[in-house]
Amino acid sequence: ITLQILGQTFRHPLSRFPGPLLAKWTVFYRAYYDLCKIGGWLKHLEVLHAVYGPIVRVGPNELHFNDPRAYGEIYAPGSRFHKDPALYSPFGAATTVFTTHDPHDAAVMRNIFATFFSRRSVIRREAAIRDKIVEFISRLKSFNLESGTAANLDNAFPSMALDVLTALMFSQPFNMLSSPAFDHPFVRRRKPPTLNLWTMKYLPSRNAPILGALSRFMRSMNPTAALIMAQAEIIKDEITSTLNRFDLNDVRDRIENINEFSAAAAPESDETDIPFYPFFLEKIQEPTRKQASSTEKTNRLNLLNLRRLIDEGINIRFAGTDTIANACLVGVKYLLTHKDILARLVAELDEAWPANGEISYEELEKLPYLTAVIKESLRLSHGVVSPMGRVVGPGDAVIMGEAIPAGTTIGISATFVHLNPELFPEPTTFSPERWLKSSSSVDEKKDFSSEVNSDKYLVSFSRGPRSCVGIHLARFELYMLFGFLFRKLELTPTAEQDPNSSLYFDDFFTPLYTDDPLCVFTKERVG
Ligand code: HEM
Repeated sequence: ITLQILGQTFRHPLSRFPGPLLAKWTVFYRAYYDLCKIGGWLKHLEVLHAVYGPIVRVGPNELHFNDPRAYGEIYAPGSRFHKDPALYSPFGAATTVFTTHDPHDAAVMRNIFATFFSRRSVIRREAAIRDKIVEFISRLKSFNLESGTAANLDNAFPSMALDVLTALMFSQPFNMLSSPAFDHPFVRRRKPPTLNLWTMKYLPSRNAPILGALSRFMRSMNPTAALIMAQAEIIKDEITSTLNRFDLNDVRDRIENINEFSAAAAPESDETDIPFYPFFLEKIQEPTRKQASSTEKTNRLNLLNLRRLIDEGINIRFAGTDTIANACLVGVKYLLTHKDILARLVAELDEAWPANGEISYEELEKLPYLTAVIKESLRLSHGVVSPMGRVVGPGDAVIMGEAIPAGTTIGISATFVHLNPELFPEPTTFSPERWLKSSSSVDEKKDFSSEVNSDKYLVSFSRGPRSCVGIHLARFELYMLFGFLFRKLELTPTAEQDPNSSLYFDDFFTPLYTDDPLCVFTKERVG
């Protein structure tokens, strides 16, 4: 659309990109799919790309790409694009590690997370994580043919993931595993409610005086928001009690040795029983004790308010639970319908893991077929399916050879990478073999094929400066879970499974819905 005033021609800088007329004018084009079609934006993006090509103008100031090569450019290492505040505002305080769009704040907080959830730190906490996985397996054993009760894995996996995460974050876990049928409301997988989280994206800010009251009322009507608030209350109590139990001076002494980047091997210390929250508080305050500019001190102290700490907890809770549970559910569903793949996995585990013996995470990581199964589960569960909007800047950028003006929001959903048939032939087929070096299913003549095995296009954890900071914990849990589950137990689904028809995602960040929950009877293979 071109505007002519006094002989001057004004053209919107994105006017050359194709897209539906309404989308060029208003964000409510997208709101219709988010809210009225209940998360239908992801499906609609496929239609838009089929009609308009690889780059579509999906909002007044927003472009969506569907070419996998754009992924590496948008979420590039060292990129200075920042997170789109409109997308992340429903997730609470603007200063948490997940929601902040300020690159400096993000770097400060990610550094703290990266230390606590580093590979080394996670391995040092192996016992705590393993205990939860063992508890999970032992709970599953009671769901057998003799008892006549099947375990609902749709809810069991988030129960396990939430307990692992909260065991590390607080002085005690949420104890979801003690719910008799894994049916605690916090973990129950449910179809998207009519009023979903995206409602908040289109509501006024909580801080606007009059409109804020309307916003709060709308939130109180939202069942998802009510569950989030219930968890926020527990997190608040946990933060307070955890902090009361820990003397930050003592925490400081004990964590001095766990800097991931310290050259010397860390001596044994009792730092592994320090939960995340005291660690986080101690680290956030560090520069206020050391020499730091007064602005930096003030900024750090602003990060300490309770509301913000609670939002931090809520965001980690969702980031570190549903993602893991989705990967487990997708992987296990497919394994139970592909007997040949399951047999190969079980054979590998049996050979590596002697009956009555133990196996470490580092040994499990070296198993090629288990690794391939995990990668394939991550690919088909996608991580985050919503296009994670990034705002171009400072300065213009070039993406896929196209000049994109500063201030434009750009993104590509991981599904457009993971389901690309050139990268992953027969993309909806669960095939761990595609990740094995000798795989014949990778067509060497295709453009991307040589890169497939290098993980470049496995983007479940995203890429670049805002990629997942929980990746080491996630990998640890997935190796342990898949290892323990299939070494220790035999699972028999109560009904025939057809993952392709019963699993579906919609644009709600990390959603996975199933028409029929996966219910299994278990039988012990080895003790
Ligand atoms: C299979 C498991 C997981 C997957 C697939 C996954 C995926 C992702 C993805 C795609 C992002 C980028 C989100 C965005 O840009 O908006 C992300 C960010 C994040 N993840 Fe994970 N995640 C997993 C597990 C975890 C765990 C266990 C934790 C716990 C610590 C965690 C904590 C976070 C945090 C705090 C962020 C925000 C980082 C930032 O914005 O700078 N994730 N994750």
